[in-house]
Amino acid sequence: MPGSVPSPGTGTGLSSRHLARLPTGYFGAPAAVGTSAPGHPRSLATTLPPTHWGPGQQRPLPLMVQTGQAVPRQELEEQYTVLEELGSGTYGRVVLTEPRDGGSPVVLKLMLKENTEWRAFLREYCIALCLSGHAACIRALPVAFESATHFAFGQELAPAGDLCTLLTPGVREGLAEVLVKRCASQLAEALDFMHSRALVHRDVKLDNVLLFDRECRRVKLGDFGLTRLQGSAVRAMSSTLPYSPPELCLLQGSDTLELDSSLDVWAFAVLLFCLCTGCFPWAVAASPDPQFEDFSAWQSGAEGREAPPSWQGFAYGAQEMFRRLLRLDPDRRSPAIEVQKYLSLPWLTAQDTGARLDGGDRQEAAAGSPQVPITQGCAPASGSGGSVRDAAGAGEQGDGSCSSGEGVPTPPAGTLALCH
Ligand SMILES: Nc1ncnc2c1ncn2[C@@H]1O[C@H](COP(=O)(O)OP(=O)(O)OP(=O)(O)O)[C@@H](O)[C@H]1O
Repeated sequence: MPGSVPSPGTGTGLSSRHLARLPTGYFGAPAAVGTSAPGHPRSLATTLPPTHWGPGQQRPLPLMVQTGQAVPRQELEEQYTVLEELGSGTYGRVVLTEPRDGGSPVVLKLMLKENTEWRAFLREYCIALCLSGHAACIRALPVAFESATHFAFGQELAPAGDLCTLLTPGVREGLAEVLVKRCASQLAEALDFMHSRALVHRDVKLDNVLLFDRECRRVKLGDFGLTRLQGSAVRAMSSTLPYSPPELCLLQGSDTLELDSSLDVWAFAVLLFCLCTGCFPWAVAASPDPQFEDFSAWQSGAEGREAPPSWQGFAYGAQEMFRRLLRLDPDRRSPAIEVQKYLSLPWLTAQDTGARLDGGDRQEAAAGSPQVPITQGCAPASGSGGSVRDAAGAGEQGDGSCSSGEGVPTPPAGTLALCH
């Protein structure tokens, strides 16, 4: 296959032997890697000086060095026909392609070199390869290359798009409970897998959950571009604002936070709320956002206190689940996998479920709801909810795997930059 990372025996290849050298408990079980055409492609080791890693950068992990040496230089159009653009994001595009020399279609994540450092590309690719062993993590393929303008790596195709495509922008209506629970169960497993290997995804959101069918029987977590080791120092990012926990929203300027899996748990709960209601629970988890202030008062208040309006459509068990996942104190937040305990309980009240079936009434009832509707591109409607502060600063530092300010563009100040 064109651009395949070469297999063992070529002297330059990424192999399961290389992957197996990773300490277990770091990235987890080695991913299975396929074979490729003999003699192809040429090794970057012969073309890249050691300075390719950039001045002052920390020593890369052995897996990244070995993988980097096996990434060939080639042009997209020479090897692939682009069939369709599947999505685009901060760093580039995701396209469905067909290898010109035959073979099955391949999804390529193309990352613009002007926005992406070599090291950031390799880190995302290596993490994706290592997580590929889990059924609920999108599978990376042993296909990667560098062109004049892009870095690229291959992924399996998620034929039904992402979770955003199941929600209608501006319509305050969520998915049927059974679909939400299917997503919840599979995503909880994916997060549990990552967290047990000390990895924090950091970008859990509707756009990053990929679908293999529109009934959500098979969904997978994707986009490991922001994934870092637990304990890394990270700054707030405005691009993840609606999903960011209060401890991250509170950071000022160049303040950093020690990365913990509880950050993903908060984002996961926000995502589940979105799926259930078609709305974000708040625009930002900080004062003076009124929905967040109501929620905080409920969280901090006595047991049995009435839920704020946005939370009243949930049955008691689901309210309890959300309160445990959305503890204001990150140390008291439940692990993601705890969601599984609530799957057998009803999540939505009978009234809410009924409205979901007959559609229109719920729209009217919800019109006066204080929730923050989702707009095109799965962002919260700007201007809804409380004032939105730009949690500027997208770098990270001291995490043992990256250096500050590395290849992470900052969205424009003051925006909720979730739209693609
Ligand atoms: N394997 C895939 N199969 C089908 N569609 C995909 C696949 N991977 C990504 N996409 C689509 O492309 C979009 C962007 O992908 P991805 O999140 O990996 O890019 P990104 O540049 O990192 O985005 P972001 O800026 O949101 O972090 C996804 O939201 C999804 O719609």
